[in-house]
Amino acid sequence: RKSGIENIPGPPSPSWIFGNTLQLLLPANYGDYEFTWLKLYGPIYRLKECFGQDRLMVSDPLAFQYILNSAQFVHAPILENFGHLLYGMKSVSTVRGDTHRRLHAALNTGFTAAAVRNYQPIFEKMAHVLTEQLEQSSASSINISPLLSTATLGAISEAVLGCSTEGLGEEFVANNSEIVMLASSQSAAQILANALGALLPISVFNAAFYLPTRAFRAIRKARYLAEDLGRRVSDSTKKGMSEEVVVAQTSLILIVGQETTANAVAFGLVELAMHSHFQNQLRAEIQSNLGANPHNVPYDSMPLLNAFIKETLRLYPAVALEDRVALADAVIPIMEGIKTSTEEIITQIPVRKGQFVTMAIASFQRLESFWGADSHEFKPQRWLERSPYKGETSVGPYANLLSFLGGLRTCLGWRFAILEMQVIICELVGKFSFTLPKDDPVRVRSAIGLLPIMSNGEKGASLCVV
Ligand code: HEM
Repeated sequence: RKSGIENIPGPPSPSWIFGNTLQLLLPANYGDYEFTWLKLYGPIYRLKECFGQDRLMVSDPLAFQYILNSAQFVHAPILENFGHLLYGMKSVSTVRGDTHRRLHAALNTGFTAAAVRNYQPIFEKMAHVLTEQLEQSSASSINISPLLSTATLGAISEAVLGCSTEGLGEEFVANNSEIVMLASSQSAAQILANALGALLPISVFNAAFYLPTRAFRAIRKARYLAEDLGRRVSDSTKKGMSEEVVVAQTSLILIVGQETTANAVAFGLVELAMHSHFQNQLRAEIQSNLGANPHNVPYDSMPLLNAFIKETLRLYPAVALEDRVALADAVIPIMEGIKTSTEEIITQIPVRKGQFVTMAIASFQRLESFWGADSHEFKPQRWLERSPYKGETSVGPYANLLSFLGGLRTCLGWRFAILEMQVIICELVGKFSFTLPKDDPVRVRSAIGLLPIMSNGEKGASLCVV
């Protein structure tokens, strides 16, 4: 039967095998095509997946609200299959329905505002280590990303597992770097493999866990080592959860809490390097607050710092494209009517069971109608007077951004990540100034998340630090 969305306008597909996926996922710079389609077709359009399948691209806030709060839309198969391999079948990210709701609520007790405030000394310690590393480096430019990844891994390890990075063990740290590196690549072959993987039944996909390839070897090792770490979590950290449940969350939290925050800080520092006037203003705000309250920095009351963090998360959401699939026929509400290719105006989108829907988070956060005509520019000042978001539908847990998603699967660590970013930025921008090296511009790639990419094609952000 037809997909139900075949009359929704969208760009032509250049190939049956790849559809529009290479344009979406493998452009020179992330968004080259996607943001042009957004301008041409608006917040709802249709793309072709690999092998001629239709994909509904959505960046409409009403549609987001509906999808994010409906149990009928679940992680797309490839996301779910990788989730099973990486985190096991019992992690909060892989379970569904009531089991998910209960587990999400239980874990949330470790991530309330009060709980997260207790982690502040851990973040400050990690930030001091970063300063020492930068002070020791005499190179003219330095790739900041590996240092940030080590710092954010250390923060989660201490805060959530109660052990230092050394306590994780050399083998874990080395394997973790390997996974980060493997997850940062993107190619036509991988896009095709993912499309084929999505067609496989879960049992066949799970069998891939035992394949003797470099990637699956690293995944196996990560699971095995994380299980060992999870068994060592103290009773006070377990908060009444069984060892089995704690073990299942360990690999998830170590993976999702590390690179997301490290990449956000790296993108932010690159923007500061390109906006020296704002960087100087931010430094002045940080230094005056640190000078007045060195032991009790009022992170939440620093306007430029928080405007900077919001603007960075707006332009660089870790998960730029979140794929979902409909478990049953559904009707998705939208803000404004769209004209179909048969000249009909529709004000809601009927989708069939099995329909792929992509929540285009980066696109939503650049919609001119909500964020202004300058929505593609880095302008932290837009947050200073009042919220720049002009929508009537609120979304997301923070600043009407969807960077931490929203609804049933809202990121559990969002307060953790914000405080961690506040502490790291205050420490680094208070002590150093950042510029871009002339020959190493940073590009943006969409792989497992949005990543900064150096001119040699590797993940990272080169900065001159003085
Ligand atoms: C800037 C940093 C971060 C960003 C942008 C971010 C973003 C996200 C997003 C988009 C999701 C939804 C993923 C999905 O369902 O497909 C998510 C889920 C999650 N995040 Fe974060 N995250 C960040 C940091 C953290 C940290 C530091 C932690 C933990 C210490 C964390 C823990 C989690 C967990 C446990 C989930 C699964 C929630 C569920 O499925 O119920 N995140 N995050």
